Amino acid sequence: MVVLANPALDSIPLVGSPKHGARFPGIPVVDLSRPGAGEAIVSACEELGFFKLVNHGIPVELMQRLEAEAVKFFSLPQVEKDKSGPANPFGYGDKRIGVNGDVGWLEYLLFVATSDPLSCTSMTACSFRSALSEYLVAVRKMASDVLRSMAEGLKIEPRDALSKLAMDEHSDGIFRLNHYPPCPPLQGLNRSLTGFGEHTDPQIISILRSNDSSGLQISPEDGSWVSVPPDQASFFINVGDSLQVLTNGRFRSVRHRVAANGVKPRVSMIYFFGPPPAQRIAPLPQLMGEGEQSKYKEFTWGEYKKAAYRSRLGDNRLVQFEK
Ligand SMILES: C=C1C[C@]23C[C@@]1(O)CC[C@H]2[C@@]12CC[C@H](O)[C@@](C)(C(=O)O1)[C@H]2[C@@H]3C(=O)O
Ligand SMILES: O=C(O)CCC(=O)C(=O)O
Ligand SMILES: [Fe+2]
Repeated sequence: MVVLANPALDSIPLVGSPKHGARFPGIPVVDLSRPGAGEAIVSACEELGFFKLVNHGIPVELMQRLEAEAVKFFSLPQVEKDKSGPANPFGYGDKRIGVNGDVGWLEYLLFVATSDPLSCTSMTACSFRSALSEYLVAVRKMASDVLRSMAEGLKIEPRDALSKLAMDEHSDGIFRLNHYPPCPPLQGLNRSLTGFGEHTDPQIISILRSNDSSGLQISPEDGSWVSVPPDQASFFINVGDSLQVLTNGRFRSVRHRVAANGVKPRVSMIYFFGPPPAQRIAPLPQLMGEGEQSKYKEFTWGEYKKAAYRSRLGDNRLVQFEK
């Protein structure tokens, strides 16, 4: 815990400037419209667990429309926003992340991505509803293309082996809108407030879009951090814990975090693609070499999620499921 001049910031940890070795070659960029996309996705997921997706077919206007609706919501008076909270886990949250004591310099809306996403909030605006539902439909279709392309790159059949886990009618999709206000200056400290503390995402993949404000950092290897230059027309995709297990550790579930920005507000929207609760999460047999053993104990997504929601944000959640 850090003691700062402003008591409101008292319990929010600080992050140092990212440092990484000279060897870091940059964030991989995958062009979804090109024939080699599958191989490029596979090598990015093996090396980093993270890549930027371009030529994805989703118009930037659709992203900007939802961003504008989110900004409208986050600009409401605090009493209005509080009517949609506290996040439990769904709804409006302010600085508290999850229920186990994590905090960050952000406010957010978290909801179920299927059925009626806004039912856990007090929001009635038609413009929000329609921007959100169009965005979710478009990202779902794109995620399905990415997962099919990934299966192609992995040379596994059937080609929907991965996409069907994320696209089933019972799949556990979550959507999150994060707003990081510009953070107050930290009196000569060469550090920033933590926007969202370091963690891995528990699901299969997460698809993130942000405005042109920096802050997202990923960890290419233990202890090193690199900044991800923002790009509001592209998506950033990360491998989650479940995909690491489905590939028996071949893909990396990437650790990432957000440092609060001192100048510009950051608005991000993330679709987390989880499988159905009863789905067994185990390495795909098509990916196992002869005599290869699973590195993980047997579990279902429901069991993993329950354990994840009892953990702190920065915990290594997979370690208790390793053999
Ligand atoms: C501290 C927590 C917040 C989180 C649930 C958890 O107990 C541990 C995992 C966290 C995380 C990280 C990725 C996503 O943002 C998220 C929605 C998820 O599925 O797992 C959050 C959870 C949350 O904010 O409720
Ligand atoms: O807001 C961001 O850019 C990333 C947030 C994140 O990693 C998360 O919500 O899980
Ligand atoms: Fe995350």
